[in-house]
Amino acid sequence: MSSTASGDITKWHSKDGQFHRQVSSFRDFVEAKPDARFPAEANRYHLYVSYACPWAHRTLIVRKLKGLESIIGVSVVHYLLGPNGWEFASPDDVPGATLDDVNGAKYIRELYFKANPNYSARFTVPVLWDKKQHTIVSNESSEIIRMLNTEFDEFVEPEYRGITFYPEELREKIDEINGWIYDTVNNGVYKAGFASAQDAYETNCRGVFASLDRIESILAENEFLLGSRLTEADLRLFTTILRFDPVYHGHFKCNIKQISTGYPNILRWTREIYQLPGIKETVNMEHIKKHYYMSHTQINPLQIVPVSNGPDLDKPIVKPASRPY
Ligand SMILES: N[C@@H](CCC(=O)N[C@@H](CS)C(=O)NCC(=O)O)C(=O)O
Repeated sequence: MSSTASGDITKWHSKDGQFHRQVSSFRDFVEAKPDARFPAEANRYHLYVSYACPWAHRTLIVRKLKGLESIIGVSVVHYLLGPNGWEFASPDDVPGATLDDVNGAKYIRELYFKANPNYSARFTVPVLWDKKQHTIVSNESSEIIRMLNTEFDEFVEPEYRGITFYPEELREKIDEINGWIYDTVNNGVYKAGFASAQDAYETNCRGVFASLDRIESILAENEFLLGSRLTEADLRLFTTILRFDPVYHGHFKCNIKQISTGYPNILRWTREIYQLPGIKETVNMEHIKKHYYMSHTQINPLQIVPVSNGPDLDKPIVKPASRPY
């Protein structure tokens, strides 16, 4: 078994103590074209996710907001990332988790080997699975959410048709903001938390807060990152911010400030997204906290899980009268 097959996070950093996230391997696209290699169809594709994972969480949110629940099924892994990687579990044993009713797999890794017997990289979620060709379409969340955003419109209820989180006129701006937010926030918290050298940790931790400060000033002027319209950029950032106070502040030592006390505009924005219909059903804070604090035993060997779930996101949103939005 290759070393990459284990959940050993210590194998992820290089000599300088920097964490490097691997590039996803399956990069195909479902398309709304009958002659495509992966044509859009109802009940043909299946999502494998973890409630804990911020990348997988994006796909759950877009599936929900696009009304795709009866068109694309979901299986949810156990919150614990063990030596064999992500594992399925009965909801009786682990509330929120599921068994794999599509492939009958015990571990996510089995799907990767079914798709490619020579696969030798990490076994990550999310996975978009094609039930007809018995293979993985994509294991890259940023691309899966683009497919869900547009390619299944023929099958959704009329009220969801045409809803887009990546509108033509904002694409350039979305791509630009996604770029620095990915590097310094979404992945930045991991680079701080998984750093194995003081310098690497400090640089990345400071980078996270420089970007949070920048986001705070954007959200002081705008309802959402790119103005009055909720876009993919907000959804991608939301899953990281939601985990910030309960997990990244402590577990990943991103502790210069907290969202709840240090970033009022980011907090207001988080509440606004959390309170959109359907979003809170995609949030499982038990899975989130237990995953990080119990899986990364290099960081937290006693696996004690802190009590706080972060700020109360159900609280009414206060939009100051002086704000332009
Ligand atoms: N680029 C991928 C990253 C996915 C990813 O790293 N997922 C993590 C969970 S948060 C994972 O499954 N890790 C398992 C492992 O590396 O063994 C995406 O955005 O889809």
